[in-house]
Parts: sequence; structure tokens; C-alpha cells
Amino acid sequence: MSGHGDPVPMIARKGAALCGVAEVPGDKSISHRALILGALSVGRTEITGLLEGQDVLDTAKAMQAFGATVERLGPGHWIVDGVGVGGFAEPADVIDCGNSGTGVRLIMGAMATSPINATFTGDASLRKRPMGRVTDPLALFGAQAVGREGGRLPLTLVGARNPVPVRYVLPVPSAQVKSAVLLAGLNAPGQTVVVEAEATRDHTERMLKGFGAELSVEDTPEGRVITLQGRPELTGQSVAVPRDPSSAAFPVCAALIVPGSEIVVPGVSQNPTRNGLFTTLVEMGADIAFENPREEGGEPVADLRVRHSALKGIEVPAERAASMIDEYPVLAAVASLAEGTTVMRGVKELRVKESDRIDAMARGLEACGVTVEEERDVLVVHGRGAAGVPGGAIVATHIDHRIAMSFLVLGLVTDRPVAVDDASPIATSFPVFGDLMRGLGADVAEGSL
Ligand SMILES: O=C(O)C1=C[C@@H](OP(=O)(O)O)[C@@H](O)[C@H](O)C1
Ligand SMILES: C=C(OP(=O)(O)O)C(=O)O
Repeated sequence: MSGHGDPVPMIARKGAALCGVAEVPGDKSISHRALILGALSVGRTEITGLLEGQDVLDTAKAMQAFGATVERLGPGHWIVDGVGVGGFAEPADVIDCGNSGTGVRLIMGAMATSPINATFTGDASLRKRPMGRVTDPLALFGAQAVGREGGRLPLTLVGARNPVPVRYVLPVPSAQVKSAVLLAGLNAPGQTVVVEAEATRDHTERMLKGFGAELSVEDTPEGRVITLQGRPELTGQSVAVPRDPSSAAFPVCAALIVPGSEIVVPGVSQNPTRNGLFTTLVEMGADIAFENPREEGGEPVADLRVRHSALKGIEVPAERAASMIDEYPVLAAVASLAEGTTVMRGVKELRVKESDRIDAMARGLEACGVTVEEERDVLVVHGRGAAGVPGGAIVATHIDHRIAMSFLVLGLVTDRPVAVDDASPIATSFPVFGDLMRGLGADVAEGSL
């Protein structure tokens, strides 16, 4: 039975200024894709900088279950000997994707057009998340899904025996849905087309091209039109995974709010489909210098020099949501310390993440003494500015790594410490979070109030 272990409470206390270099681990999105595309390729894929978080380890295990050879050579250094497009074997057991929406949705896409069946499950968080958004378009290829009420996991997917290509207009701005459709399109004859009204992270498109697929992207009045030619031969590649901007967000935000801090976070993605948080922070008055712009692992990156800053509340436009979707929790934490109100619009997708992140942030911030308003698609945080945030609460994280890390960042400046009831999910995306933050001088430790 999938689950997670005993809860690990963690506490953050006010302390010294943060300083030093924060080398965050590899990008989670790119790590999943490197393993999956490696498994769908002919020959060997060599990956360096792979994120060894639980989400990605679960995807590595799944790729083995579908017939690929996946081996760890050293820290972050992995090889995948793939089976080629259409070469997936039927797994002998249930595929457990743990806490990972990206893992389960991309893998469902990758197997949906092969003549095999697979059953998927996950932990208590993943089993609550909607899968219909992926199984609906996969049904157009000819795959059939039988899950729990609302299409929830555990779910069995019967792969299409005679797949047909699909044209699909995304009803939600989701890179996971887009990617599932494109991965399914690999083993359908002819052209599969995905149209997205709002640009979401584009790693699948970039990496599919890198592995040899014929794929074009066109900006049209309808949105971004992505056309993939089916049945390509993908060939194994060397993939150097760049650092994860969504993990970088935590030390960056911590340095902005802890007085006297100055840190450097090297190699942070400047991919416009991922950098909305940094744009927002600069608008709030953050002192962030973007140094040494360059390319790493096919992504534009820069070194971020971040200094403690007085921040003001702003309106974050709905159009920016997709480019910072995983960063709203930590932005909400930072906004509670700003002078004035921060309004985050177009954020309803936060309600179907590892937890309902609007609700989790609102309840946690209120417990810390912050006034918050929420609507279905909007989160408003009334910043306390110079008055500071009282803290002194134990916050419920609902098996959500980003909620845990956001409140541990906030606790570095609150009058009284902030504890989280369970920090163990941090290992899904940022296993070295605690060590990295302590290395910068932060007072975070296991324990509670
Ligand atoms: O494709 C991806 O790697 C991801 C897409 C986003 O999810 P949605 O596609 O549900 O927006 C994001 O929240 C997730 O952390 C990673
Ligand atoms: C939403 C996230 O991940 P996933 O959807 O892959 O579980 C995240 O990492 O914030």
C-alpha cells in the first residue's frame, strides 16, 4: 500500500543573516522527462545532475517496470538503456508514483498508445488528485481508463491497440496534460497536435526535439500550437539537468526576508515558462542581480545574487500564473512580510496540487497572525510590513513539500518560531533543503513548538 512514513515535525526560528552560496539540486520536471524519454529511446541516455528526490526515484523505478534498464552510477549520475518508442513491456505489478503528479501523468501518457495495461497508484495526496484531465485526452487515442470516482487513483489504463493521432486543445493550463498527450502521440501514426492558450513549461517540447522527434511550435491567435510527428526513432542522449528554479525559490525568498542577508544561487533557470516568481519579486522591490547569463543543459540560466530587501505588496497578474505555479506558496509567505497587500489572481490550479495550496497557505498564515482573503481563483495576503509576523504556530502541511518549505522560510523571521507538522514530503523535491538552509546560517531543525 502506497503511503508515506511517520511524520517528521520541523521548526524554524529567527536567527542570523543568511550568507553563502546555495547550490540547489537538479530540476524535477527535467529529471522526470530525462528518465522517461531515455526509456522511450533506442540506445543509452546518460544523465548528470538528476534530482534524487523521491518523486524522480519513483519514476526511475516505473521506467524499469516498463522494461528499460535504469542504473545509478553515482550522485546524480544515471544511465537509461531504452526500449524505443512503442517498446514498453507490460509491468508485472502496480506502478506506485508516490507523491508525484508529474510522474503518474507523464507515464500514463507514455504507455497509453502501447498494447499493454498498467495499474497506477500513489500516496494519500496523489490519490486525491484529478486524473480525468489526462485520461480524457488519452481516450481520444483509444486508451481506456478505469479508476475510482472522479477518475482518481488507483486507476488501470488499457493502452490503445490501434492508436490514432489526436488534436487536443488544453482545457486547463497544464504542462503535465500537454506532456501526457505529446508522449502518447509518439506511438500514434501521423501528427498529434496540442494547442495551449497559455504557455506552460516547455521542457517536453525542448527535450523531445533533443531526442530526435520532429516537433514544431507555432504561436497563433488560438495559442501555442505544438505539432508532433508520430513514430519517430528517439535516440539516447546526454542530458545535463540544470538546477531547479522552483527549489531555488526557497533560499532566494529566505534571503530577501532575513535582515542583513546576501546569498548567491547559481544556475537558476531564466526560461520564461519558469521564471514568473523572479519577475514578481523584482516588482515587489527585491534586490536580485542576474549575473553571468548563459546556457546550461539547454536552458537559459543566470546566477542570482540576492540581498535582504524591503518589499511592497503588488498585484500578480493571472497571465503569469503558469510561469510560477509552484512558487505561489512561498510568495504568499514573503507577501505576509511586505508593506501592503499582494493579490494573486488566476491561481485556481493551486487547489489540485499535492494539497489545496490556497487553503493550506491561508490557514497556515492565519495561524501565524496574518490576514488573508481567498476566492476560488484568488489569494490575497495583507502584508504586515514593519509590524512583522507573530508566528508561534504549528502549521498543517497536508503531505505537501512546498507548504512545508514555505512555512519553514517564514519562521526564519517571525517573532515566535513556526513549526510544520510534517516535513518528510520535502524529500520528494528537495531532499537537501534542511542542510542547504543550515549551510546558509538558517535555524531550521527537526522538532516542534
Ligand atoms: O510538467 C511538469 O513537470 C509540472 C507541471 C506543473 O503541473 P501542472 O501541469 O498540473 O500545472 C507543476 O505544478 C508541476 O510541479 C510540474
Ligand atoms: C505540483 C508539484 O508536483 P507534482 O504535480 O509533480 O506532484 C510540485 O512539485 O509543486
